[in-house]
Amino acid sequence: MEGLVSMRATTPRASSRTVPSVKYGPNFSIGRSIPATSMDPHGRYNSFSFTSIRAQQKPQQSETKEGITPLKEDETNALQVKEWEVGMFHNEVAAAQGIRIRRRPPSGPPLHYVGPFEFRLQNEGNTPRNILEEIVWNKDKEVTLLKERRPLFMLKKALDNAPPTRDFVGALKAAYQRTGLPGLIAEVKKASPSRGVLRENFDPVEIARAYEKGGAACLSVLTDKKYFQGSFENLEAIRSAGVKCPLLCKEFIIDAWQIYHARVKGADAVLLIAAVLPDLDIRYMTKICKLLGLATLVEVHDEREMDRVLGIEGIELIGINNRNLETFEVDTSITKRLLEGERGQVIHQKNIIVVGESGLFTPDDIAYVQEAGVRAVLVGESIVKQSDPGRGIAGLFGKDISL
Ligand SMILES: O=P(O)(O)OC[C@@H](O)[C@@H](O)c1c[nH]c2ccccc12
Repeated sequence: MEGLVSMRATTPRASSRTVPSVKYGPNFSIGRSIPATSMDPHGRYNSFSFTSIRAQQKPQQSETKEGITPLKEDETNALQVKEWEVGMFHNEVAAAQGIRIRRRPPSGPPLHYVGPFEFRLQNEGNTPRNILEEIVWNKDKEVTLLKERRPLFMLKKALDNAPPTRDFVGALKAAYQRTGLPGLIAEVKKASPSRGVLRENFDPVEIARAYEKGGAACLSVLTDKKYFQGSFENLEAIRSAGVKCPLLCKEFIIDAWQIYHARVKGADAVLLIAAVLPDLDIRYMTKICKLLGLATLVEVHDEREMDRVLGIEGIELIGINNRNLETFEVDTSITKRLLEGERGQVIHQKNIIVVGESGLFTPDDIAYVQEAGVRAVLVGESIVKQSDPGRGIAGLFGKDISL
């Protein structure tokens, strides 16, 4: 058993010197030949972070008015080699940045042998430690299957016919200017792991229309099925029902493929969660979003995550989630804490819009986070539970904000 375990542990390192024979295409795209993201079968970064490094090292060259200019093939290869020589493991990189959420062990729990029998042991390494980790591991499986069914090249083809995106950040700014209150991102949310089912009689399009009528600047649509009873069908239905508010695709993004998918399904913005994604991923994914015309809402929950995100160029929107996604604890004073002092100044200088997220129920809650410095809020439960969610918005703000 000893021998087996140590063999498993050393195999990936031994192969980390091997340069893959995979050819990457010359444009700024991902996952032509290997899956776009995060890990090879040994849990090591593959094309994903390689491309991140490429994006990071050549910003002056890669960004133009039109978008991202292709790198030459030989540069591509040189950087590819470099990354594979570094041979970092996702979980190691993440842990070095204080990220506690680990990625799913590559092929399910490791095998153990007892005599002639083979079985899988539940242990720290192969059991999710909290709900967020469980969601992420599940998402990993889900995305692997979806990608097989609809590989990136197909999504890219579908993009040729996609209508242009709507200006998510612009809509929030305009709402703030119009009302003097934080712009509202109203969430179309049927259920959550912490609160259970929020609304039995759930018609996503009807709710979206009511939100729009009630003065929401943007909408957030949960697309995770298993834990939030959401769906991409909901996103598509709202988009094609003529709702004008820009749409945030509320997903657990761990793979750049999901960003293309969200765009094809009608999203105008996506969520990136700093508790899940290392800096390189956030950098890289933000670039992809820019390329696709999507806004990025980068979500943080503590000082360390905020500082990491403030160190990344080009971030326009930061969400402060008052809910800890590992424990479900909600505390609105987190928004205040993270905006105090120097951090608040940096945010101001960079003209970043901060979104106060979760646990907001009353006009006092809105005033409290506005006072703390947010210019937008993301609200689900308190408004989706109302029989008329549009009227729920007036209740939340203490006045009609639709005029
Ligand atoms: O229903 P609430 O407490 O108003 O929260 C909305 C939104 O902030 C919450 O749904 C949320 C914030 N960040 C997330 C990340 C994943 C899933 C859900 C979320």
